[in-house]
Amino acid sequence: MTILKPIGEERSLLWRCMDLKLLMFITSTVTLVIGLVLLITWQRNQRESEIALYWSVGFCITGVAWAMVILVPHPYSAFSTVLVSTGFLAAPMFILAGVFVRGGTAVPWRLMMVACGLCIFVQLWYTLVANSELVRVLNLTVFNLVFHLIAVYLCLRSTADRVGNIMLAMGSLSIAAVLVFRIYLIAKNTTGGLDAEALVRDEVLVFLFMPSAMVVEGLACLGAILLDLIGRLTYQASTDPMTGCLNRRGFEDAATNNIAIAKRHALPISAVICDIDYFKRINDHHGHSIGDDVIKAFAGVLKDSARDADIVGRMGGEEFLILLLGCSMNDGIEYAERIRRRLRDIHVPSLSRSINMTASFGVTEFLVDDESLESMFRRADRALYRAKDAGRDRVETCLSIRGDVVVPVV
Ligand SMILES: Nc1nc2c(ncn2[C@@H]2O[C@H](COP(=O)(O)OP(=O)(O)OP(=O)(O)O)[C@@H](O)[C@H]2O)c(=O)[nH]1
Repeated sequence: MTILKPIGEERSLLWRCMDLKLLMFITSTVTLVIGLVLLITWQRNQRESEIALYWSVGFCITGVAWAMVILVPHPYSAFSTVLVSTGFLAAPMFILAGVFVRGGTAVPWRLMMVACGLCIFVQLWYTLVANSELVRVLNLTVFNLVFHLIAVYLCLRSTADRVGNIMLAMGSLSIAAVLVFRIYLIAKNTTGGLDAEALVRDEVLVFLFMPSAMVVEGLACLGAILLDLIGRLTYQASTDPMTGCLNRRGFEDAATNNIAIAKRHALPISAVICDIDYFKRINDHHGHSIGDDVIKAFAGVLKDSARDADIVGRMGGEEFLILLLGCSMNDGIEYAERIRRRLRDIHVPSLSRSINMTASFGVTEFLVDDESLESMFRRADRALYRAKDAGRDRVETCLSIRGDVVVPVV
């Protein structure tokens, strides 16, 4: 195989090429800047974004590796081969790790380390024993390519956060394209005898594309982190941290959307408001922390009993509101009764004894006369007061506050 032949004299020609060093310097600087920007993103984000740290480490180490290629004397010693190779394997490995973490999968570190170890072994072999610079470069390029292609595959396979994943896939793909181009050039210039002049000329091409590919990949990483951040902030702004239910604001937004859908498709929609009975006593007897556990257990029952299309919101304290899409008032009553019965089986542990709870429910349905959510929620509230007045642990309904004849939407 011609590709296994050592380059010998031509190797020094490659390293005397100033253009190549200048391009490597640009790549090194671009990569380091991206790494530092990612590091700042991680720091600013109260160190929450583990992914930003992975990518930052990846880019910073690659930047240093490019700098080492310029600074380390050639031909490489065993030590510099390990240093440079580790540097060039770190970026794809950390980028891949970030993609794994982002997709919610554990990083197969052991497997990745074994792959890197294998690559470095081949690197050493071809540097010191076989004396083939070309195969060394080819080996590193192929390993890099494999890591990037796995990253592309993982991003495209993931169904969550399509935009962020497509951006990441494009980033990894741009580097993969440069690496494939490099393999093609090496193959072209070595089959049928080594053409060292052409090899040097073509390497310049590779290093011309590399900084742009690094920028695309860096921007993709930053974009994905930004999307994650926006997603997390939106989630925090609309979610009650204690129960994981929607908070008042999140509930109102979701409810407005659901009402619009129900109106468009002429679907019935019912609202259930519920409140734990004598909750103040639980707080007074067992303390606020146990009170919190009771609220969490109550919210758990509400969420488990709802379908995906339903929305469950905590309106404050121990009061919750549930909007049931496609459900008439009878369905709403059934849902409330189901929860009321399930609460009997819930026991919240406390220091003295386990706590049981009951709750009261008010149910209503969205009516043709309802101009806004407000009027429906007022009726549900009225029904809840009736349930409380009638002795609690019961479900009451209200279709009209004034006792008029009312027409449900469907
Ligand atoms: N532990 C805990 N208590 C809360 C929280 N939010 C509000 N509370 C308390 O919940 C209690 C609500 O009491 P009330 O509104 O009088 O209701 P209640 O005792 O359940 O009486 P009824 O609803 O009439 O059966 C108050 O003591 C609030 O301080 C919370 O997040 N955690």
